Amino acid sequence: MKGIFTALINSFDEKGNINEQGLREIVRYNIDVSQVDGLYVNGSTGENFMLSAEEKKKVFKIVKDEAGDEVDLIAQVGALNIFEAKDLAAYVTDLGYDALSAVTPFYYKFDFEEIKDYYNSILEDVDNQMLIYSIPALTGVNMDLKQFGELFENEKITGVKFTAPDFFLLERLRHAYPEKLIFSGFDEMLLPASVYGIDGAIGSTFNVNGKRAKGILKAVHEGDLGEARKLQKESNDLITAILDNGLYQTIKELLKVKGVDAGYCRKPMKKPGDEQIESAKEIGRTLLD
Ligand SMILES: CC(=O)N[C@H](C=O)[C@@H](O)[C@H](O)[C@H](O)CO
Ligand SMILES: CC(=O)C(=O)O
Repeated sequence: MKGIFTALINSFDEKGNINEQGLREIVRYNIDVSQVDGLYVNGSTGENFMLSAEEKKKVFKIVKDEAGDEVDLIAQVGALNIFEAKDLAAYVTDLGYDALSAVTPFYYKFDFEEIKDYYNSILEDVDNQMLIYSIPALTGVNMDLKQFGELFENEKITGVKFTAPDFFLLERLRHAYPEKLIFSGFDEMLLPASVYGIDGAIGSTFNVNGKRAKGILKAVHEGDLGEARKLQKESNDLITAILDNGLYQTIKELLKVKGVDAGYCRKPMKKPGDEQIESAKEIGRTLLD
């Protein structure tokens, strides 16, 4: 498993219900047009933490049904309800997902022993591999090199989705665990992460910018830093504009311009206003290829 994985956006109708046809179109766009290497399903970008367990299953099923075996599929199953996380892990494994991922448990200030027990419990009854989903900015959970090492002692934990602007730790992890998979998580820092020898990247903006992201990885592998910097600069012009205009709403509006029924976000996320939609269209005209 390697390369560019889209953190899949979800599609809801105006009432907030999952829009199955829209979700299928998002999957197709990523596979057919962006030609990404894989999809990361029900992550932050999929608005996972606002879904019921039944809705998460529905999303997992639709995406697998649409994508089949065309690309690698990673299922984010992390949940504070450990029974739910275990049930989802079993469910997606039966569906044929290539890997699990689980966000570090958040909200309560779990200590490291508790975090370790969470991962080992999710994995105890399931025959699948797991990528730890580390995103300290959203969870408040920071782990050091030694703690990652302790988690990696479980052989089913084959890697990490590393969403932190900490290149010191990234380099130490890469050096210490050459056999583990490291996926970087900040799209705007893909180039520097690539230089440290990541296996790939998982990100929200790849829903619309997958091709450039693939180009950055390729250029770095070929040692063409000039090309990599050009593509990262173009990507960051786009990412800056997306972040300024509202991350998920803008990605959805950009997909709509491409003919994909990406729908709306679920409350409490806002519906985009007219001005926001106009700016998204302008971003599409000027910063997307
Ligand atoms: C919090 C969040 O959504 N993180 C994503 C993945 O980890 C990234 O893809 C960012 O959305 C992206 O880099 C924009 O900052
Ligand atoms: C953004 C991201 O990586 C996620 O959807 O979890």
